[in-house]
This record gives sequence, C-alpha cells and structure tokens, in this order.
Amino acid sequence: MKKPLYTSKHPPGPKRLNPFSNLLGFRKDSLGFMKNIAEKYGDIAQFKIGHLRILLLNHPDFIKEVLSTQQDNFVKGRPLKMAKELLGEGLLTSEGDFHKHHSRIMQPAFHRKMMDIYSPVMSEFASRLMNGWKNGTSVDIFKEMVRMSTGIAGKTMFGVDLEEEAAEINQEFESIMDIFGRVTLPFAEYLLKLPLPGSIRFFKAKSRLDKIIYKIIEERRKTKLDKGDLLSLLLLAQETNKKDRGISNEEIRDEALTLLLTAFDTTSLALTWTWYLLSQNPLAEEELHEEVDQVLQGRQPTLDDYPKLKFTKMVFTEAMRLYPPIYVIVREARSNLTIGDYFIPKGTIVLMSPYLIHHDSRFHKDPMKFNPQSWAPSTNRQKSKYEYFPFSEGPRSCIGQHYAWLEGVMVIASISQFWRLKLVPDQVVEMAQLLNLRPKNGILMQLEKRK
Ligand code: HEM
Repeated sequence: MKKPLYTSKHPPGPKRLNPFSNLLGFRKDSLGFMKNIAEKYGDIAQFKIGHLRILLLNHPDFIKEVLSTQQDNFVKGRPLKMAKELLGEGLLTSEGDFHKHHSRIMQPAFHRKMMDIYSPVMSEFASRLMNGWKNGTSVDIFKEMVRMSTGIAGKTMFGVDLEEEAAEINQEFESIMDIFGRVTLPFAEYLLKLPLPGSIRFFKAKSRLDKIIYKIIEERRKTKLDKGDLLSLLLLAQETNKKDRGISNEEIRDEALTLLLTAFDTTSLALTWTWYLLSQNPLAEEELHEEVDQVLQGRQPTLDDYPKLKFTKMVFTEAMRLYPPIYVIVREARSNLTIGDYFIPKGTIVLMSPYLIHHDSRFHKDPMKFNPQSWAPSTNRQKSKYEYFPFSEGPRSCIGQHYAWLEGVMVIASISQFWRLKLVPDQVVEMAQLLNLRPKNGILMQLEKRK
C-alpha cells in the first residue's frame, strides 16, 4: 500500500506534568533521560520542554532520514543559536549557500594529500609531550591531551605554536560550555542578554579567544606566506575576490575559531577516553603494545605506517563507540514532514544520540564491553553507517574526520610504544555531559615507562 504523504499521527511520549518537568530530568542527566524515553516509548518518541517539541530518534533508519534522505528539510536552527554567539557564521553553525561556499574554500585543507604534511606534526607533538614525562609520576591525561591536540591544531592549521596558550584556550572554552549547558532552556537565547555571572564569563572568555585568533591572523598577514594550510586558504580566498564572493575578516575569524575549537576539543576527548579504556583492559593493551612494537621497532610512526597500525585503529574506533565525544546531534525541522508513520511539525527539535545507538545491543554485541576485536575485518560484520556515527553522517558530517583518525592513530601508537598509562587508584571517573562527553574531574594516570 502506498504511504500517505501526511499523517496526523504523533509520536508517543510522556505527558507533561508541568512545562518544566522534562527540562529538569534532561538537564540533570540528558543521556539517562533520553535512554528512559527510548525504552518506554520506542525508537521514535517525543517530549516537550516548555513550548519546544523535541523528537528523539533511536534507530539508524530514522536517523538516516534526518542526516541524509530528508536532510534538506532540516537546519541546525535554534539549538545552534547560542553556538553562533561564539562561533559566528563558521562551518559548524552556518547554513545553505553560505555553508557550501565556505566548505568549498576549506575542503583542500582536509584532502588526503594534506595528511602527508600533518602526520609528522602529529608524531612530533606526541614526542614533545612524552619528553616532559617522568617515570612513576602522575598526570591528568585530559589536560595532557588538550595541550598536545591544541599544539597539533595550531601548527597544522595556522602554522603557529599554541601549546603555551592551550591551558588558557581550554579554560575559556570550559567557561563557555558552562553557559552552553543551558541551551535547552526555553528562554536560552535571552540568557546572554542578561548581566548574569555566566553571561559575563561567556563574553570575557569569547573576547580572550578572539584576541588569540586575531593575533594569529594578523601575524600571518604580515608574513604574507602561503603555507598551504587552512589559514592560507582563508586569506587567499579573501584576496581572490574575482569569480567568487570572497570572505570577510570576520568570517576568517569565525572559521579559524570554529576549526580550532572543533579540532582540539573532540580529538583530545577521544584520546583521553582511549587511555582510560586501555588502562581498564590489559589484554587489549597488550595486543596494542605487540602491534606498535612490531610495526614501529622503536621509531616514531609515519603516514606509511598508518595502514599497518590496524589494531591501533580498532582501539580508537572502539573508544569512540563507547565514548563518542559528540554524544548527541541536534537538528530543527524547517517544514512539516513525515518520519516513519509519524507527522513531524515544522520547528520540531530532533535529537539523535551516537552514544545511545553505540550502546544498543541490537546494533552492537555486548555493547558495554570494550572489545576492539569486534572491528577486525575478519568478523565480516558490515555495520550500517548509522549504527556507528561518531562523526555524524551525510552532507553535514565532520570535515575533519580523516584528520582525527590520523591524529588518533599516530598519537596512540607514538605514546604506547614507550609508555603504559595506569589509572591512579581510588578516583571516580565520571562523565560530564556538556556539549560533549568530558571526564568530570579529569583522569589521573600514572606514567610507567615501557622501554
Ligand atoms: C575525534 C574527533 C572528532 C569528532 C568525534 C568529531 C565529531 C563531529 C560531529 C559529530 C560533527 C557534526 C556536528 C553536527 O552535525 O552538529 C562534526 C562537525 C564538524 N567537525 Fe568534527 N569531530 C572531530 C574532529 C574534528 C577535527 C579534527 C576538525 C577540524 C580539524 C573538526 C571540524 C569539524 C567541523 C568544521 C564541523 C562542521 C562541519 C559542517 O557542518 O560542515 N572535527 N564533528
């Protein structure tokens, strides 16, 4: 039977006791709240927060509808409004032709051939980090990964050394996240307009980040050097304003800040959770050590080693399954539409959680277990793209995913060749669900030299 174009059937979901009862649950533990809704009401369910209608999709087929098949009917919309306050019209937040234009300008910086240039930088920064480590001491591995990833991002994309500024950048970013954690409030967009302590912190942090970014841009302008990196591409696009409509100073700032924050934050989180998981799974750790010892024989990895470091990549893949840094992807319906048998009105906010799908036993066997072997080519288990999507999927998926895979593998191989990271006992490792999945109080690890 032919499916009707429109249906009046609404997805099931909890009845609201008061306009903010769902808000409280969602703010306290959004993953727990979403899991509960999915378990009670199924793979397509809706709930309300204030006047907002929120749809939760918990099946790869429905998620595919939003991220790919019907993606023209969705925008980043309201949920990204607060992010725009910080990032302006960067690649992450912009829409339509503007987004396409900027995406075209920046694509070459993420082309596979650029990985030849990026991989030695990644190995070098991992070495620099290890040079400062002392056997038997403890470090907060999250801070260490942030410092290293910020250094890598600064060097590969802007040609500058940002390791010194890494702690400040991360601290400003955390102040910003604090207020971003409130994006689900029905009156969120007005929050920044009020002189509240959180808003004041936000604008201070934004202005410090701007200072760092504008300094980088100005210094490059002075040298007039085309280094083939992302900043060169952006500055070149500004100069060659003939065929295309070019790019303004402010747009360069927006893109540079977007790239810096999206690059260092997610990658350092993915690596932090990887070290934590390895410390809890000695068999996987041993297998990793065997592979890196055998492939690298004591030298730092190069791009040629990348395809040989198969188990290393499986470890990183499995870590991003259990701890996908972006644990929920959000869109807004820009017209009335149908998903499955249900009517979804214009303005509905749609949530899709890689975390929930990655922990669903229908799509991943033994989902709570860290099992890198499940990604071995020999298992022959062809997973659908929407069963594992830490980088999202479709036209708005992560532009930096090849870069992130490379950084993950290069860094894991570099470090695990020489060091074993052991979890310092008697600490509670907890997830903080801000815009991304962070360790609440960092993760203390003891450094043990292998060789
Ligand atoms: C493990 C590391 C990373 C993860 C898990 C990750 C994840 C994601 C996800 C889920 C999205 C889609 C967000 C949405 O639809 O709302 C995204 C978009 C994006 N990512 Fe990443 N990312 C990572 C690393 C990077 C790196 C290294 C860069 C840059 C060098 C980067 C730059 C971006 C940009 C610019 C977008 C917006 C793309 C667009 O909308 O066209 N990401 N990322």
